[in-house]
Amino acid sequence: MLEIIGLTGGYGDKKIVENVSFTVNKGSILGILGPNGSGKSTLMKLISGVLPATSGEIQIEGTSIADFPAKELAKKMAVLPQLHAHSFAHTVRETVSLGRYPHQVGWFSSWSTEDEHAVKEAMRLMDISQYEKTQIDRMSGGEQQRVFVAQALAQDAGILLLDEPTNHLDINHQKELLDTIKKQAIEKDLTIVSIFHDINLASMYCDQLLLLDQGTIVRIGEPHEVVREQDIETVYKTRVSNHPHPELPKPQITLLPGVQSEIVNHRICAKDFTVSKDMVLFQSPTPLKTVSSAVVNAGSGWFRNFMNRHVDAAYNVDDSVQEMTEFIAENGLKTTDTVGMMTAVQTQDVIVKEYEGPFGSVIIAVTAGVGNGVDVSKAVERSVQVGTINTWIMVNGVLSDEAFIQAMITATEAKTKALQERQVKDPLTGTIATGTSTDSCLVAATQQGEKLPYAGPITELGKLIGVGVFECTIEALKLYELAKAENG
Ligand SMILES: Nc1ncnc2c1ncn2[C@@H]1O[C@H](COP(=O)(O)OP(=O)(O)OP(=O)(O)O)[C@@H](O)[C@H]1O
Repeated sequence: MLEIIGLTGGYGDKKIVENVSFTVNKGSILGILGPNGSGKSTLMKLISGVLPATSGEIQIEGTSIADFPAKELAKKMAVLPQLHAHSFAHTVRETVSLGRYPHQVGWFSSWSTEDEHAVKEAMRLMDISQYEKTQIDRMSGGEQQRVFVAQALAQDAGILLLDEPTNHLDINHQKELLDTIKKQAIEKDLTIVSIFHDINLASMYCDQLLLLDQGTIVRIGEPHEVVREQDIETVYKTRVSNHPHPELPKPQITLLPGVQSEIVNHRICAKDFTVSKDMVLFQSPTPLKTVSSAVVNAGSGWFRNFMNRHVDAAYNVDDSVQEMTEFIAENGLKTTDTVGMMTAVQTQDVIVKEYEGPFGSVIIAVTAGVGNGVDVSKAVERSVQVGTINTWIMVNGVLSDEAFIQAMITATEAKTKALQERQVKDPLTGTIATGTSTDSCLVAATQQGEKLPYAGPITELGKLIGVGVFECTIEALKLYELAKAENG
């Protein structure tokens, strides 16, 4: 365990780090974040003892580092400095071997099998064994960085102090290096303190983060307690947006640029929809922020093209995502820029309507086929068949994340109400259907114009969605009933 108690220090009379205290347990990583010049490297120098502290104390397992002779301290604490003062005429092996100096005994020390093993293992972990005999001045910045990390690992110390270990590394080597360090921390019970410039990497790999500004701690805690929009914006003096990592409970941030390429203001309109027997297609001149349960490009993203494709009622392919992706490409659209849905309903029976509100307008597009109506409140064994209600809500306005979700809820409630109104039944239960087994919903917004933080049923936006989806679904159901009556 490493304990820093009220550490203060700097250069000459210049106080850089002031009253910093924290504890790092064995097997865990503490990441130090902060803008340029905030005192991160100075704090590291104070912890390693390279720079004497004005006041405060550094303890390893309860013993002050001042009580350890230099060589004993080097066995306990290895340092990866930001600038490497090593002789660049050394080979990789020689450089990594320098990490073993605290373990050498006597003047004519001999190289032990333990030393040999530690050097070989460190080179293996950093994936540099193949460069063993290469002189490091002939290596790239990233390869050199891995050599210096290997040197710190070869030291076999319980505490590792790393100053920007991912400096110069490409994304794969950043991941490899941090995976290795994390694994070492867990398997060898290491205590690791590391400076990071990349807030997202720090959030992913560190157990604790410390945000430093002008030499003092702004915040310390688990990543979710430190990677917060407000604090990051204040300390780094830049606009950021916080979002969840797709796989881990570790918050991530995205920079919001101060300068953007000029965005042409564009209002989307119902008349810009093209409808044929093959599809309903809407192509927006600017990308729309979209949330959907489509077949292709479901989830959230920014897209320009929106396709609701007609498929035969007997459509049945193993990989519908792949097949639909190919269909989009065959129709000359970029698959990375297109959201694609399917329906067995005649696409010419789509209802597209525009609704004006005080903030802007909403375009609703609905295709409805309810041969497989489902009463969601009844659990019945059933097979999946085509027969779908596809609902699109396209908004001229700026929707918040909440508004996207609320728009989906409001639209679903309005759709269910329309099914009730038309007395659409679940053929298996005989009760009123609430939807079909394959319904899709899409909410897209220009993100231009008025800010719309909410889309619940009593908001201006929610009212239009509620009335619009209800009306369009009713009309689409009438057309479906008519087509069914005509075709038998
Ligand atoms: N050797 C030195 N002598 C005097 N002042 C120094 C010295 N090294 C750093 N400083 C000053 O201390 C302050 C903090 O520097 P430090 O290197 O600790 O910041 P940092 O947070 O690591 O910055 P960066 O992100 O740019 O690496 C800076 O204002 C810097 O000018």
